[in-house]
Amino acid sequence: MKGRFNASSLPDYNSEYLHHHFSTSPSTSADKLDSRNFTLSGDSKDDYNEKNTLSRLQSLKVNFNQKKKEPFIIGVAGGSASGKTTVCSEIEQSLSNKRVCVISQDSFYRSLEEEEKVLAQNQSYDFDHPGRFYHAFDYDVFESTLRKLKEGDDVEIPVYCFKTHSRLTTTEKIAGADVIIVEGILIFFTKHIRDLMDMKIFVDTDSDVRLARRIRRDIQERGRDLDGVLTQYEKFVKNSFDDYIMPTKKYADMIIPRGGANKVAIDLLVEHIKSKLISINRNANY
Ligand SMILES: Nc1ncnc2c1ncn2[C@@H]1O[C@H](COP(=O)(O)OP(=O)(O)O)[C@@H](O)[C@H]1O
Ligand SMILES: Nc1ccn([C@@H]2O[C@H](COP(=O)(O)O)[C@@H](O)[C@H]2O)c(=O)n1
Repeated sequence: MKGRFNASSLPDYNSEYLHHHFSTSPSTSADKLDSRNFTLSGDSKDDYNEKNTLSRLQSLKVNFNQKKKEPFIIGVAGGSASGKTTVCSEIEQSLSNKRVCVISQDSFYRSLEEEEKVLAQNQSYDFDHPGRFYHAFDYDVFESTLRKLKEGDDVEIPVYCFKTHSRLTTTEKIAGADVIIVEGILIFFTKHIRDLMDMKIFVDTDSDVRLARRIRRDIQERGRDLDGVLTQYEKFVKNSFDDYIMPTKKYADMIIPRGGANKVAIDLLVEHIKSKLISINRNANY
């Protein structure tokens, strides 16, 4: 039987498997190839020589060794203005490694249509509901981006503007990270998104503190006024926290009370992440 023998036609064996099964005994190599109905491209079963086989297997082994490493994905959830972004940048700085990047679920808010923008300006658009009925978030792009990152692929992250409720035309490229930190209010809500994460953290900050921080931030940075922030909070933000965000706390592996101010919790968390990275052999620069 003739066929093409390449890495993609093999099951996902690692290089140790190839080394163990193919590099010690040429006769074993032939048996293994034969038993899985593989022959080398262009060679008949009778005339392929063992030397040639071994050298091809050797290069196959190199290809397997170069297979892209899956990054370690850490999810950071919590209410709006709980300190998720602050916690993420603390972790990022503590790992002091260029190959750590942070992405926010906020980047995956959809650009609103003109009539939806009018609703948003009147605090009548719900940005906090997880359901697809409101489809404030572009869940499909969010999920496919996480899946690509998980596979070690490069991605383009949208850049979102809270003042205009729309995406900018520019995107931000993320390439080759060892650790990806994903933060957002609803990142633990959907099981198949949650399951992409290797570690889940919930930032648990008192609701008064969150509201005070949100008022200050939204006025200073997101182009809002006091009355608008309070109305939106009362109509949507508080309900969503109680009904959809707080219930996802149970999925967290670790809870950080008070957010970025909690240096003890962040130090413990960073030590834990470092030991995890060492145990899964991503210790190169730690
Ligand atoms: N420990 C803190 N003390 C004072 N202000 C804080 C603290 N942590 C965060 N903030 C401020 O609160 C706002 C929300 O924090 P952020 O980390 O962006 O929260 P989130 O990402 O959960 O919305 C920001 O303006 C930030 O500067
Ligand atoms: N155009 C938008 C989009 C979102 N929001 C609010 O942002 C909050 C989530 O962001 P955090 O950084 O605070 O986690 C969410 O509660 C939305 O209400 C908005 O106001 N306008």
